[in-house]
Amino acid sequence: MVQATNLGFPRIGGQRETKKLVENFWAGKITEQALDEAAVKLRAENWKLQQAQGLSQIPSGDFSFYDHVLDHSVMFNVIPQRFRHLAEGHERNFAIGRGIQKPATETQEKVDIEAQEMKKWFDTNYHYIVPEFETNQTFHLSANAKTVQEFNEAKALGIHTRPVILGPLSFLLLGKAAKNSAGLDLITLLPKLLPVYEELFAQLAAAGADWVQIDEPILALDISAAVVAHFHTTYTHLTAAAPKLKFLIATYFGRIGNNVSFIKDSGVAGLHIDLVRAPEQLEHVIANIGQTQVLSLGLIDGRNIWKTNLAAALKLAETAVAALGSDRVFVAPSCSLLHAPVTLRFEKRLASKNPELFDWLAYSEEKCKEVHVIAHALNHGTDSVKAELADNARSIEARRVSSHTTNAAVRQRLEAIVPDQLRRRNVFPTRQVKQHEANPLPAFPTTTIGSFPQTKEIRLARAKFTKGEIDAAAYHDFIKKEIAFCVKEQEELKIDVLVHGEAERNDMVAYFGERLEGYIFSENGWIASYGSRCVRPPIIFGDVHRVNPMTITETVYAQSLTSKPMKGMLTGPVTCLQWSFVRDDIPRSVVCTQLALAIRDEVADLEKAGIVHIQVDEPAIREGLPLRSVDFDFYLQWAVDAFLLSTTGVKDTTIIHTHMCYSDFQDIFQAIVRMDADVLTIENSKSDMRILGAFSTHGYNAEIGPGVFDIHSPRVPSTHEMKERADAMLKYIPSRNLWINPDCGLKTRGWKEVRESLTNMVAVAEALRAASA
Ligand SMILES: CN1c2c(nc(N)[nH]c2=O)NC[C@@H]1CNc1ccc(C(=O)N[C@@H](CCC(=O)N[C@@H](CCC(=O)N[C@@H](CCC(=O)O)C(=O)O)C(=O)O)C(=O)O)cc1
Ligand SMILES: N[C@@H](CCS)C(=O)O
Ligand SMILES: [Zn+2]
Repeated sequence: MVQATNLGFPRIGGQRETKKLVENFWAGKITEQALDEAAVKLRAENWKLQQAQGLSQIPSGDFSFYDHVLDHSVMFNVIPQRFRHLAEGHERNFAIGRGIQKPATETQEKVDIEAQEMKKWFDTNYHYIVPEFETNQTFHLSANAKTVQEFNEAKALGIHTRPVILGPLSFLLLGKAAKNSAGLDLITLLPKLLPVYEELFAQLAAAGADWVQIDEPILALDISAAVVAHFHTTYTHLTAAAPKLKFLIATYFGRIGNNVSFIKDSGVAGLHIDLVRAPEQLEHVIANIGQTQVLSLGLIDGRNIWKTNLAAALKLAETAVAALGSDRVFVAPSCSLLHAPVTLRFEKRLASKNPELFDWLAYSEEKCKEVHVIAHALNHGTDSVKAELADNARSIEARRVSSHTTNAAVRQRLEAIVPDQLRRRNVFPTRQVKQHEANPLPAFPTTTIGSFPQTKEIRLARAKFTKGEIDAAAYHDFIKKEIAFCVKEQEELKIDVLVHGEAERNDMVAYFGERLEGYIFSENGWIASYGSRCVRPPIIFGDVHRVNPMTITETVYAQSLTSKPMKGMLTGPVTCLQWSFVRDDIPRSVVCTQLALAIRDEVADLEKAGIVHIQVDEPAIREGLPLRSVDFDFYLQWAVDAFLLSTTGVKDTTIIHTHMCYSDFQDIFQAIVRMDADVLTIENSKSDMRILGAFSTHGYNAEIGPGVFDIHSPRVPSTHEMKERADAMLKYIPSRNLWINPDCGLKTRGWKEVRESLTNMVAVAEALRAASA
């Protein structure tokens, strides 16, 4: 029998219950016990929901309050020294993710600990907490190991689950050496780590588990032959040590390629592959697995919201069944459904106002059903699910022939793009002279990345406006007051290049999506981004174009309030693409070019309105990089072209800023140089300063603001620590090119900490100016 399975279910809850619980716990509004009890209920709902959709292998251990990689580190005692004195429990785990700062009391010394680093999870918009390993790292399994506990929790409900854990090689190699352990070769920790996995497996076997899903996503990356050899020895060893368990090695987000070579005689019972991202790998993988091994087919897109073409998926699955037999085939989503919204049940507005498009969608709950339908068809023939298949075929055809997805004028404009539209009139050194002359700024200019605190009041006002409880005039009036407040604050802080604060934006991508044609937006299509934070990617269903200016009113109003320069703030085409759910019927590069033309028009309008500094954010440009290096150039060519198309139609004296965060820049230096921005603000506060050396080695000669503090943590950085960072930066960056700014936008922070942090930050610039006078 073909099994209907799943790799992971969203943990946020159908109506973001987890997020609300966790934030209430942080605010001291609920106890740890209440948090745990609510989580037990949520997990039970998730398991039952998947069972109701007809899945036979349901994951457990996929729940997390903050991040599953962080949970895994804690379960294996990988807790950096600086957190070890804190009492075990949720508070310590949250401190690892968020940092912690508490003033001294009569009984306790002050606490001030930096968060662990957070990084993008492969090419997704999900962020994980990077494990920090030490040279003399010891591993041990925590009491009540989470994976075992959650397996037992489901068992008590009569649901036999497939526990999910991160595999040892991905765990180590997605981590980093702790500061006190520079030079540590992470793989050397493997012999110490494996006994703890053995212990966990023994506990799972004793609890009655049979299949265990071991996620090894690094198998979709370019890994060395030496690492593949470690996969072989590791799994030969672990399978021999846990004879009662069947291991399913899960890969996703790309092709396994030749890394599959270790599978055949590793003793593992099965392999999961992503057939949405890499359908062409099926034949190669079938030819390279052992004669009894199971193949789990990732047929349903876990990264998008479109209904699956069930007929096409079924055809692929039939090839596998013909080659392997039905007992050796599982059907599954391509990856964990962590990256898809929970359920269409709460999309009432789309269902009633836009039934045509609503009919094209499938969220996690509906995707589980699709898995079931395919498995059922394979097991009992297509007639057994005739109605479901017919219904699906009708939706797929309706979308294919819809007149709403194509716009002739947009297509013509794309055809007419010429190379001159992708370059500035003069090179940066020439522009820099003209820019400094036309718009002089103090040395070490200070700025911020755009957003200021999105307070409860702002979100509430917007929620009221959305529900029709206040009218447009009242809402816009409210936003104007917020902008005025933000401008005044920045003037008081003595910042040099101001921003309007982005109060009117629910999100830096959704806001633009809501103002562009070709997009629809959901009410409840939330997915996890980091910690308790969620995003609601807007949906690109058709050709994208701009009908009206999107940011001019707010920017011009903000500029009217100050004599200091006001920076216009836009989201770049690659980031709009990357953080949207994108149509899958035309190439992503084409959608990106459409977005670029829309942003180009907005840039032109800002310039026309007298705005001199224009920032086009591209924080997701690195995130979009393919997982395999052979695919890099193709992506970077169209992605950078899209950025150039959106930013180069301006005068030499207009200063184009761009911003990137969460980036491993090593792979994209040349692309950043080619983006030809005048000012680049980047995340750097937690990264190694050597990254800046690499910028100059790669010929980066434009102005640059490597963030001097981390905005993801509520802790207030001191002037001293930021000055030390800025001094270190000056070893790599000529002083005329250095800007002083935070790592990223301040929307998640509160005003009190923002004021304190920015006061300290401006003092750094003043100290630098005094020292260089
Ligand atoms: C820069 N980052 C972003 C990423 N992706 C994006 N799409 N956008 C980004 O900005 N990826 C990388 C990083 C990730 N960082 C963040 C930072 C902050 C958030 C965040 O704050 N998310 C919010 C939701 C934001 C939003 O859409 N808000 C809406 C709706 C707000 C809401 O929930 N309203 C309530 C009512 C009001 C209330 O009671 O508070 C409701 O509807 O029930 C809005 O502002 O209108 C979050 O809450 O998680 C995400 C990623
Ligand atoms: N301008 C945006 C960039 C975030 S990456 C902000 O400040 O929030
Ligand atoms: Zn950012």
